[in-house]
Amino acid sequence: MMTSTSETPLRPAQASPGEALIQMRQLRKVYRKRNEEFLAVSDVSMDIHEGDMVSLVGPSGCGKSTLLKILAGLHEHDGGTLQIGGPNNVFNPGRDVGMVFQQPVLLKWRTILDNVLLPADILGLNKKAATARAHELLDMVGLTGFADKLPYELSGGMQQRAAIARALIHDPKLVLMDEPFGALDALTREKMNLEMLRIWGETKKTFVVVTHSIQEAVFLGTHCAVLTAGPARMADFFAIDLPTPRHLLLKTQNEFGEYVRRIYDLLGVD
Ligand SMILES: Nc1ncnc2c1ncn2[C@@H]1O[C@H](COP(=O)(O)OP(=O)(O)OP(=O)(O)O)[C@@H](O)[C@H]1O
Repeated sequence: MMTSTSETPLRPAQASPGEALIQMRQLRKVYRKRNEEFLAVSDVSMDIHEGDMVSLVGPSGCGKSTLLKILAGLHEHDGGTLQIGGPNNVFNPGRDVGMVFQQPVLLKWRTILDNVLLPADILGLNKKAATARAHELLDMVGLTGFADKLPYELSGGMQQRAAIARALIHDPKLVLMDEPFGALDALTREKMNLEMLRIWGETKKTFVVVTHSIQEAVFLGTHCAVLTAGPARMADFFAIDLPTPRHLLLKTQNEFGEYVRRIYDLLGVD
Protein backbone atom coordinates (compact mmCIF):
# COMPACT_ATOMS: atom_id res chain seq x y z
CA MET A 1 0.00 0.00 0.00
CA MET A 2 1.22 3.47 -0.75
CA THR A 3 -0.57 6.39 0.84
CA SER A 4 0.46 9.97 0.94
CA THR A 5 -1.05 13.34 1.70
CA SER A 6 0.55 16.72 1.31
CA GLU A 7 0.96 16.94 5.10
CA THR A 8 1.82 13.36 5.96
CA PRO A 9 3.50 11.45 3.15
CA LEU A 10 3.14 7.65 3.31
CA ARG A 11 0.60 7.67 6.17
CA PRO A 12 -1.03 4.22 6.59
CA ALA A 13 -4.30 3.99 4.71
CA GLN A 14 -7.69 2.94 6.00
CA ALA A 15 -8.68 1.13 2.82
CA SER A 16 -10.89 -1.94 2.94
CA PRO A 17 -11.49 -4.75 0.43
CA GLY A 18 -13.57 -3.70 -2.56
CA GLU A 19 -12.25 -0.18 -2.49
CA ALA A 20 -10.54 1.35 -5.50
CA LEU A 21 -6.94 0.34 -6.18
CA ILE A 22 -6.09 4.02 -6.62
CA GLN A 23 -7.85 6.88 -4.88
CA MET A 24 -6.85 10.41 -5.77
CA ARG A 25 -8.41 13.42 -4.12
CA GLN A 26 -7.67 17.00 -5.14
CA LEU A 27 -4.18 16.00 -6.20
CA ARG A 28 -1.85 18.91 -6.85
CA LYS A 29 1.73 19.25 -8.02
CA VAL A 30 3.82 22.39 -8.13
CA TYR A 31 7.25 22.48 -9.75
CA ARG A 32 9.61 24.86 -7.99
CA LYS A 33 12.82 26.37 -9.29
CA ARG A 34 14.54 28.99 -7.16
CA ASN A 35 11.77 31.57 -6.50
CA GLU A 36 9.54 30.40 -9.34
CA GLU A 37 6.57 28.10 -8.95
CA PHE A 38 4.64 26.34 -11.70
CA LEU A 39 1.33 24.62 -11.06
CA ALA A 40 1.48 21.46 -13.20
CA VAL A 41 -1.42 19.43 -11.77
CA SER A 42 -4.42 20.52 -9.74
CA ASP A 43 -7.85 19.26 -8.71
CA VAL A 44 -7.26 15.72 -9.91
CA SER A 45 -9.69 13.34 -8.23
CA MET A 46 -10.57 9.85 -9.40
CA ASP A 47 -11.01 6.27 -8.30
CA ILE A 48 -9.32 3.59 -10.38
CA HIS A 49 -10.39 0.01 -9.77
CA GLU A 50 -8.41 -3.13 -10.45
CA GLY A 51 -8.70 -4.11 -14.10
CA ASP A 52 -9.66 -0.61 -15.29
CA MET A 53 -8.09 0.88 -18.40
CA VAL A 54 -7.92 4.61 -17.76
CA SER A 55 -6.93 7.03 -20.49
CA LEU A 56 -5.51 10.43 -19.57
CA VAL A 57 -6.05 12.92 -22.37
CA GLY A 58 -5.36 16.62 -22.74
CA PRO A 59 -3.22 19.17 -24.55
CA SER A 60 0.54 19.33 -24.30
CA GLY A 61 1.67 20.58 -20.89
CA CYS A 62 -1.54 19.78 -19.00
CA GLY A 63 0.31 17.52 -16.55
CA LYS A 64 -0.39 14.04 -17.92
CA SER A 65 3.21 12.81 -17.58
CA THR A 66 3.51 14.48 -14.18
CA LEU A 67 0.46 12.57 -12.99
CA LEU A 68 1.93 9.33 -14.31
CA LYS A 69 5.22 10.03 -12.51
CA ILE A 70 3.33 10.64 -9.26
CA LEU A 71 1.56 7.29 -9.70
CA ALA A 72 4.90 5.61 -10.41
CA GLY A 73 6.32 7.02 -7.17
CA LEU A 74 8.89 9.09 -9.10
CA HIS A 75 7.48 12.45 -7.95
CA GLU A 76 5.91 13.57 -4.68
CA HIS A 77 2.69 15.58 -4.89
CA ASP A 78 2.22 18.84 -3.01
CA GLY A 79 -1.45 18.78 -2.15
CA GLY A 80 -4.42 16.45 -1.89
CA THR A 81 -4.26 12.75 -1.15
CA LEU A 82 -3.21 9.66 -3.05
CA GLN A 83 -3.78 6.13 -1.88
CA ILE A 84 -2.71 3.10 -3.87
CA GLY A 85 -3.58 -0.35 -2.58
CA GLY A 86 -4.82 -1.01 0.93
CA PRO A 87 -4.15 -3.12 4.02
CA ASN A 88 -4.96 -6.33 2.14
CA ASN A 89 -3.32 -5.23 -1.08
CA VAL A 90 0.06 -3.78 -0.24
CA PHE A 91 1.40 -1.65 -3.07
CA ASN A 92 5.12 -1.07 -3.52
CA PRO A 93 5.83 1.29 -6.44
CA GLY A 94 9.34 -0.15 -6.86
CA ARG A 95 7.91 -3.62 -7.44
CA ASP A 96 4.32 -3.15 -8.58
CA VAL A 97 4.59 -0.67 -11.45
CA GLY A 98 5.40 -1.46 -15.08
CA MET A 99 6.20 1.51 -17.33
CA VAL A 100 6.00 1.95 -21.10
CA PHE A 101 7.29 5.15 -22.68
CA GLN A 102 6.78 6.82 -26.06
CA GLN A 103 10.08 5.36 -27.27
CA PRO A 104 10.75 1.69 -26.52
CA VAL A 105 14.19 2.55 -24.99
CA LEU A 106 15.59 -0.93 -25.50
CA LEU A 107 19.27 -1.48 -24.77
CA LYS A 108 20.78 -1.95 -28.22
CA TRP A 109 23.44 -4.45 -27.11
CA ARG A 110 20.98 -6.79 -25.36
CA THR A 111 18.81 -9.28 -27.19
CA ILE A 112 15.04 -8.83 -27.11
CA LEU A 113 14.83 -11.58 -24.48
CA ASP A 114 17.46 -9.91 -22.31
CA ASN A 115 15.75 -6.55 -22.70
CA VAL A 116 12.46 -8.06 -21.52
CA LEU A 117 14.34 -9.64 -18.60
CA LEU A 118 15.91 -6.35 -17.48
CA PRO A 119 13.42 -5.49 -14.68
CA ALA A 120 13.61 -9.10 -13.46
CA ASP A 121 17.42 -8.80 -13.28
CA ILE A 122 17.17 -5.49 -11.41
CA LEU A 123 14.63 -6.89 -8.94
CA GLY A 124 16.66 -10.10 -8.50
CA LEU A 125 13.83 -12.42 -9.57
CA ASN A 126 14.49 -16.12 -10.16
CA LYS A 127 16.22 -16.28 -13.54
CA LYS A 128 14.69 -19.56 -14.73
CA ALA A 129 11.13 -18.57 -13.86
CA ALA A 130 11.62 -15.08 -15.31
CA THR A 131 13.01 -16.50 -18.57
CA ALA A 132 10.02 -18.82 -18.92
CA ARG A 133 7.68 -15.88 -18.29
CA ALA A 134 9.60 -13.70 -20.77
CA HIS A 135 9.04 -16.31 -23.49
CA GLU A 136 5.32 -16.45 -22.61
CA LEU A 137 5.10 -12.66 -22.77
CA LEU A 138 6.95 -12.55 -26.10
CA ASP A 139 4.36 -15.01 -27.42
CA MET A 140 1.57 -12.86 -25.99
CA VAL A 141 2.81 -9.66 -27.64
CA GLY A 142 3.30 -11.43 -30.98
CA LEU A 143 7.10 -11.72 -30.90
CA THR A 144 7.45 -15.49 -30.98
CA GLY A 145 10.80 -16.30 -32.60
CA PHE A 146 12.33 -12.87 -31.94
CA ALA A 147 13.87 -13.58 -28.51
CA ASP A 148 17.45 -13.73 -29.83
CA LYS A 149 17.22 -10.73 -32.15
CA LEU A 150 18.77 -7.39 -31.36
CA PRO A 151 16.50 -4.30 -31.18
CA TYR A 152 17.67 -2.88 -34.54
CA GLU A 153 16.34 -6.00 -36.27
CA LEU A 154 12.76 -5.15 -35.22
CA SER A 155 10.36 -2.50 -36.55
CA GLY A 156 9.22 0.36 -34.29
CA GLY A 157 5.91 -1.38 -33.54
CA MET A 158 7.71 -4.64 -32.73
CA GLN A 159 10.13 -2.82 -30.42
CA GLN A 160 7.18 -1.27 -28.61
CA ARG A 161 5.66 -4.76 -28.18
CA ALA A 162 8.96 -5.82 -26.58
CA ALA A 163 8.74 -2.78 -24.29
CA ILE A 164 5.21 -3.86 -23.26
CA ALA A 165 6.50 -7.38 -22.50
CA ARG A 166 9.32 -5.83 -20.44
CA ALA A 167 6.77 -3.77 -18.47
CA LEU A 168 4.90 -6.97 -17.58
CA ILE A 169 7.85 -9.28 -16.74
CA HIS A 170 7.72 -8.67 -12.97
CA ASP A 171 3.94 -9.13 -12.84
CA PRO A 172 3.17 -5.53 -11.79
CA LYS A 173 -0.22 -4.54 -10.40
CA LEU A 174 -0.27 -1.28 -12.31
CA VAL A 175 0.91 -0.62 -15.88
CA LEU A 176 1.60 3.03 -16.74
CA MET A 177 2.00 4.03 -20.38
CA ASP A 178 3.13 7.48 -21.51
CA GLU A 179 2.08 8.07 -25.13
CA PRO A 180 3.09 4.49 -25.97
CA PHE A 181 2.16 4.70 -29.65
CA GLY A 182 2.94 8.36 -30.32
CA ALA A 183 6.00 7.52 -32.41
CA LEU A 184 4.22 5.01 -34.67
CA ASP A 185 2.56 5.60 -38.04
CA ALA A 186 -1.24 5.85 -37.99
CA LEU A 187 -1.99 2.32 -39.22
CA THR A 188 0.53 0.62 -36.90
CA ARG A 189 -0.88 2.72 -34.08
CA GLU A 190 -4.40 1.43 -34.72
CA LYS A 191 -3.12 -2.16 -34.81
CA MET A 192 -1.21 -1.59 -31.57
CA ASN A 193 -4.36 -0.19 -29.94
CA LEU A 194 -6.10 -3.49 -30.69
CA GLU A 195 -3.08 -5.45 -29.49
CA MET A 196 -2.91 -3.49 -26.27
CA LEU A 197 -6.60 -4.08 -25.58
CA ARG A 198 -6.05 -7.80 -26.13
CA ILE A 199 -3.01 -7.82 -23.80
CA TRP A 200 -4.91 -5.82 -21.18
CA GLY A 201 -7.82 -8.29 -21.45
CA GLU A 202 -5.48 -11.28 -21.07
CA THR A 203 -3.49 -9.89 -18.15
CA LYS A 204 -6.52 -8.36 -16.37
CA LYS A 205 -4.18 -5.70 -14.98
CA THR A 206 -4.89 -2.06 -14.26
CA PHE A 207 -3.61 0.19 -17.05
CA VAL A 208 -3.29 3.98 -17.10
CA VAL A 209 -2.47 5.33 -20.55
CA VAL A 210 -1.52 8.87 -21.49
CA THR A 211 -2.49 9.99 -24.97
CA HIS A 212 -2.77 13.20 -26.99
CA SER A 213 -5.36 11.57 -29.20
CA ILE A 214 -8.99 12.04 -28.20
CA GLN A 215 -10.07 9.15 -30.44
CA GLU A 216 -7.46 6.86 -28.89
CA ALA A 217 -8.56 7.89 -25.38
CA VAL A 218 -12.16 6.92 -26.15
CA PHE A 219 -11.25 3.75 -28.03
CA LEU A 220 -8.95 2.37 -25.32
CA GLY A 221 -10.50 3.48 -22.08
CA THR A 222 -12.98 1.95 -19.72
CA HIS A 223 -12.64 5.40 -18.13
CA CYS A 224 -11.26 8.70 -19.30
CA ALA A 225 -9.75 11.63 -17.41
CA VAL A 226 -9.68 14.90 -19.35
CA LEU A 227 -7.01 17.35 -18.21
CA THR A 228 -6.59 20.97 -19.23
CA ALA A 229 -3.65 23.36 -19.10
CA GLY A 230 -3.53 27.05 -18.18
CA PRO A 231 -4.72 26.61 -15.49
CA ALA A 232 -3.90 22.96 -14.89
CA ARG A 233 -6.96 21.08 -13.72
CA MET A 234 -8.98 17.96 -14.32
CA ALA A 235 -12.00 18.89 -16.42
CA ASP A 236 -13.83 15.56 -16.08
CA PHE A 237 -13.49 11.88 -15.28
CA PHE A 238 -16.08 9.48 -16.65
CA ALA A 239 -16.72 5.87 -17.59
CA ILE A 240 -16.74 5.00 -21.29
CA ASP A 241 -19.69 2.71 -21.79
CA LEU A 242 -18.95 1.27 -25.23
CA PRO A 243 -19.20 -2.37 -26.31
CA THR A 244 -16.26 -4.70 -25.70
CA PRO A 245 -14.20 -6.19 -27.21
CA ARG A 246 -13.62 -3.01 -29.17
CA HIS A 247 -13.34 -3.11 -32.96
CA LEU A 248 -12.02 -0.38 -35.25
CA LEU A 249 -15.47 0.07 -36.83
CA LEU A 250 -16.66 1.33 -33.45
CA LYS A 251 -14.97 4.60 -34.42
CA THR A 252 -17.62 5.08 -37.12
CA GLN A 253 -20.51 4.75 -34.66
CA ASN A 254 -22.53 7.64 -33.22
CA GLU A 255 -22.01 6.53 -29.64
CA PHE A 256 -18.21 6.75 -30.14
CA GLY A 257 -18.60 10.19 -31.69
CA GLU A 258 -20.63 11.37 -28.71
CA TYR A 259 -17.73 10.64 -26.34
CA VAL A 260 -15.31 12.36 -28.72
CA ARG A 261 -17.62 15.41 -28.85
CA ARG A 262 -17.83 15.46 -25.06
CA ILE A 263 -14.03 15.67 -24.81
CA TYR A 264 -13.83 18.33 -27.56
CA ASP A 265 -16.34 20.38 -25.53
CA LEU A 266 -14.35 19.94 -22.32
CA LEU A 267 -11.16 21.05 -24.10
CA GLY A 268 -12.89 23.97 -25.78
CA VAL A 269 -12.23 22.64 -29.29
CA ASP A 270 -14.85 23.77 -31.76
N1 LIG B 1 10.75 18.82 -13.79
C1 LIG B 1 10.03 19.89 -14.11
N2 LIG B 1 10.33 21.12 -13.65
C2 LIG B 1 9.60 22.19 -13.97
N3 LIG B 1 8.49 22.18 -14.75
C3 LIG B 1 8.14 20.98 -15.25
C4 LIG B 1 8.88 19.78 -14.97
N4 LIG B 1 8.27 18.75 -15.60
C5 LIG B 1 7.21 19.26 -16.25
N5 LIG B 1 7.14 20.61 -16.03
C6 LIG B 1 6.10 21.51 -16.55
O1 LIG B 1 4.85 21.05 -16.03
C7 LIG B 1 3.84 21.10 -17.03
C8 LIG B 1 3.25 19.73 -17.21
O2 LIG B 1 4.24 18.90 -17.78
P1 LIG B 1 3.91 17.40 -18.22
O3 LIG B 1 5.14 16.84 -18.85
O4 LIG B 1 3.34 16.67 -17.07
O5 LIG B 1 2.77 17.66 -19.30
P2 LIG B 1 2.15 16.68 -20.38
O6 LIG B 1 0.69 16.91 -20.35
O7 LIG B 1 2.63 15.30 -20.16
O8 LIG B 1 2.79 17.28 -21.69
P3 LIG B 1 3.13 16.57 -23.11
O9 LIG B 1 1.80 16.06 -23.59
O10 LIG B 1 3.66 17.67 -23.95
O11 LIG B 1 4.11 15.47 -22.81
C9 LIG B 1 4.51 21.65 -18.29
O12 LIG B 1 4.21 23.02 -18.40
C10 LIG B 1 5.98 21.43 -18.06
O13 LIG B 1 6.74 22.46 -18.67
